[in-house]
Amino acid sequence: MNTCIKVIKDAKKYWIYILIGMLAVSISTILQLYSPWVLKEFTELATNGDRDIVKKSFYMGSILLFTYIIRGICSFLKGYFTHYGAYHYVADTRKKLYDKVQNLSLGYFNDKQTGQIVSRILNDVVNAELLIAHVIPDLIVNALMFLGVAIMLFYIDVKLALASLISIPFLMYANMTYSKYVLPLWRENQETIGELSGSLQDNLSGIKEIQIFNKQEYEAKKIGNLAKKQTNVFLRATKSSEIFHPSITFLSSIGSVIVIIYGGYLNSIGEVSVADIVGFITYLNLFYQPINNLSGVNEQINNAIAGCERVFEVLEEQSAVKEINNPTGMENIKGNIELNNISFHYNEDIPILKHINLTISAGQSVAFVGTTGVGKTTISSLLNRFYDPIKGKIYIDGYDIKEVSLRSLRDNISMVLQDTFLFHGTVYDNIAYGYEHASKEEIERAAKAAKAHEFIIDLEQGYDTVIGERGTRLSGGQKQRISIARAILRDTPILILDEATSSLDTKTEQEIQEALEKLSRNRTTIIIAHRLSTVKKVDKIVVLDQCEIAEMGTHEELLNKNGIYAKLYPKSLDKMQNKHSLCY
Ligand SMILES: Nc1ncnc2c1ncn2[C@@H]1O[C@H](COP(=O)(O)OP(=O)(O)OP(=O)(O)O)[C@@H](O)[C@H]1O
Repeated sequence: MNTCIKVIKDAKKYWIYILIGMLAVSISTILQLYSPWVLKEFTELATNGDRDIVKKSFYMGSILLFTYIIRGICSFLKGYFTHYGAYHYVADTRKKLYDKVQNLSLGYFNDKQTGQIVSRILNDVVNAELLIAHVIPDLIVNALMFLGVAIMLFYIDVKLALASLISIPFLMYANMTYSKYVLPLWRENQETIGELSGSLQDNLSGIKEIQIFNKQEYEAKKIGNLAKKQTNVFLRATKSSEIFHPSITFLSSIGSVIVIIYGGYLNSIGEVSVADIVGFITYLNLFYQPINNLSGVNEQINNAIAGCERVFEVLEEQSAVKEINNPTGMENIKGNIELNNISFHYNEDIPILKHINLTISAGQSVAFVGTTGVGKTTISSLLNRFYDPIKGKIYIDGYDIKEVSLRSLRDNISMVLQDTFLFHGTVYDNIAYGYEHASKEEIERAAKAAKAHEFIIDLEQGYDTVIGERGTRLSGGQKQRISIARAILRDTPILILDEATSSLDTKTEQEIQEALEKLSRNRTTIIIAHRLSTVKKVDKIVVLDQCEIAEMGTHEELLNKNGIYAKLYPKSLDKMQNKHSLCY
């Protein structure tokens, strides 16, 4: 029930459309009560041999026609306006969900499949439409019908009306039992659909790996099992429904049987007329209809609630990285960075960084080096507040980064990552991503500085070439050069290069290296690199080991020290893969 109220409150903007729909459905339901009454009156005229039957039946028929016309109009109003409100609400909620998801900290995505999240935004949200455009109007129709018909039954004959109520408690009980038993089954059904969608999304993203490793058979079996699991859950839920519905029909027919037998008796002793019995039986069909429908509505409500709950679960998710109320903006940033006693872990029992203290002056270039998995990229993630440190504080130009808006923090930092993601769009669009107002000249200048211009003009339509989803039409090195051009264009005081030249051949790497050196001259640059030859010229090299800063200094100082760096350096020249380092 809470979920229904939440949806209704949330759809406030569309209440007017929903209300028009509800009003229409109410009028239509009340008018529906007129038809049995006409039948009863007509039977009375016929059985009494009324002389005015022609005039009176014309009058009743005209009113009946009028009610049918109004009911038709109401049906349109109900159908159109409830759907109008519901689908607009669905669109708004999809946007709200997407917006929520894209602002959650990266930690949220660690244990979620993309497909599961997509399924919530695409499928689960549709349940709000089910609730607004179907379940709520159905509830109103059924409640009004039940009440209206009950009044008419008691008006026609109290004894018959009481007799027809005998099966009501049994029907109610059956409905309650049903909803208690079936709700979890429908929830499970929604979950398995999400699971299936998640695996499909995963597999389609990794289709290349599936083919490389010849895992088609294995993956097809996995998807087949999930599909079967969903079918089984669905069938279990359906089986309960199919047992339930005939039982409900049986219980409601018992009421009709009682009325027929008892009505016949009352007629024989002159207590009710034939017209009353005809009217009564016609109304009686309408009377059990809402109770029978209740189970259908129940089923819909269960489905709708299960889906909407999954939507609110995401909407109410608390991001691990939160902005404070009224955060300040960072202005005129020079690029001084201070890591003050930083400790961090992803999982409590595996520490990644412990008590890191480091100061980087504006304009300095600093390289983080160390074995694979030692925590170099993690430091850059902390600077961007993709995660927050467990302990300690990070300052940029004296601003505690937890106290500034995420937008202004990220506006001051550019990143070139190991794994470059390009969006579906032109080369222009992709370079200007993050700096939409750039002119074509600025974009081309950035591309030239990133040594990307030459290959771009060789593309079919140069800068206007559409590069496909994930930039599949470009090589790894080309993608990385576009990513470097993006960073050059943004011109932020802080630049993070995380394995930025890893996909480039040695010659291009040398050329880009020069461009990057030029680029880093006026800004604080943090470089994360395995190939230590690329960090020889930086102002400071920070060697991470066992979760801590093990060594720090220039290339020469560290070589002379003959410590970890001195050991790593020749290995990196040989392009040897480093080993994983854990610290317990
Ligand atoms: N999102 C995450 N959830 C859990 N553990 C993670 C996550 N990201 C990284 N880790 C773990 O944290 C450790 C540090 O990872 P990080 O990416 O910072 O290392 P790195 O030094 O940059 O490695 P590489 O040189 O291979 O890029 C690794 O053991 C890694 O497995």
